[in-house]
Amino acid sequence: MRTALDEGVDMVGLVFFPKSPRHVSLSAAAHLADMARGKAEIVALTVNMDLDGLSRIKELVRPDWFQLHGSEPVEAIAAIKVMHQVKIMKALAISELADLEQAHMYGAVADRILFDAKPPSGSELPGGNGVSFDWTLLKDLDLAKPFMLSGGLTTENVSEAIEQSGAAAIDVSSGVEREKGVKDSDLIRRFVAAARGVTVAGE
Ligand SMILES: O=C(O)c1ccccc1NCC(=O)[C@H](O)[C@H](O)COP(=O)(O)O
Repeated sequence: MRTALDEGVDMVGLVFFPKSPRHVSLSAAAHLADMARGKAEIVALTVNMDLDGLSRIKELVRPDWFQLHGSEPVEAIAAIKVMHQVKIMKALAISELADLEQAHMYGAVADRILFDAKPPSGSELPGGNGVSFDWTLLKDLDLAKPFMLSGGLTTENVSEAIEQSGAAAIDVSSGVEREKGVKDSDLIRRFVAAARGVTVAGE
């Protein structure tokens, strides 16, 4: 996290999903959030978490955003917003054009939509799988709000992904890891530079 903050990223994410190698306990998350507060927005990633669970995260971690990565219905998102007064990013899994239809419905209640790739069959993780989708599907999307792109982004493909999708912001996980769940400072620096269209010295 320190490297990402030093690189001036806009948001940092904390995963609350026990099956994930990136899962953090509430106490570790509270510590990391204290490191990030005031430097980047704090995003708490959850998957179909109940209101009590979200309340505990809200109280102890004080995130700026909940990133909802499950099958949370629109009505639940509206309730979470009212109850917790945090911004909501709704992740939607995309593999074909028809998957974009839900974006308008969710866009009416969420503050931001995150388009991610559909998990490969057999994966227990709804996100963080390091797989991408056809970014050109998003090119002509007419959403009222700017959207974010994730799924299999790397230093090598991020500029093409931004160009093809028209995304206003991007999210990465596997592409800056040296092994599943272990972030790598050098990969983070290179990825941030590539996303900004900057060449890192020595390349
Ligand atoms: O990263 C996880 O393990 C995870 C677990 C449960 C829900 C969401 C999760 N990650 C979601 C993300 O925001 C990832 O950054 C996004 O899916 C992109 O991941 P990647 O393809 O690995 O870059």
